[in-house]
Amino acid sequence: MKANFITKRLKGGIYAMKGFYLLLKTEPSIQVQAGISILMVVAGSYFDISREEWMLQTLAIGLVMSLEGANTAIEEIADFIHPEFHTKIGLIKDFAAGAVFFAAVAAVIIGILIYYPYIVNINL
Ligand SMILES: Nc1ncnc2c1ncn2[C@@H]1O[C@H](COP(=O)(O)OP(=O)(O)OP(=O)(O)O)[C@@H](O)[C@H]1O
Repeated sequence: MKANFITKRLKGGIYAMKGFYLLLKTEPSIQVQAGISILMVVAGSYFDISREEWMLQTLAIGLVMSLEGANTAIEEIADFIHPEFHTKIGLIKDFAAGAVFFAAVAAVIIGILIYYPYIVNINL
């Protein structure tokens, strides 16, 4: 019983890793977000941002990437259950994309709050 529980959780982890790999390999929107995330990590190292700033930046990256992944999954479901044009499918996809946009706006604000003081200091 206990071994069965652990095996199931381990399998779940493997499927999640597979999804993570497939998203990065096949989805242009995820690849773009991953590229931006790498640039942010480079910027963080360059400006030597604080521990708290790393935490916020990591949280923002994780939030945007995970919502982008969920948005991709919703688009796939929508296309699978109704491949033809339908206003409801359009609305569902727009809602899912809107959810990513909320997180992206928050991430941009966090980015400005973190990097603005460093960039201003460079120019002084
Ligand atoms: N089946 C559909 N019916 C109605 N509107 C749709 C449909 N598919 C897409 N749309 C509209 O187009 C927008 C973009 O759709 P979607 O995110 O699926 O991108 P795409 O144009 O299919 O390209 P990609 O698959 O590369 O993301 C949606 O937010 C929605 O407004």
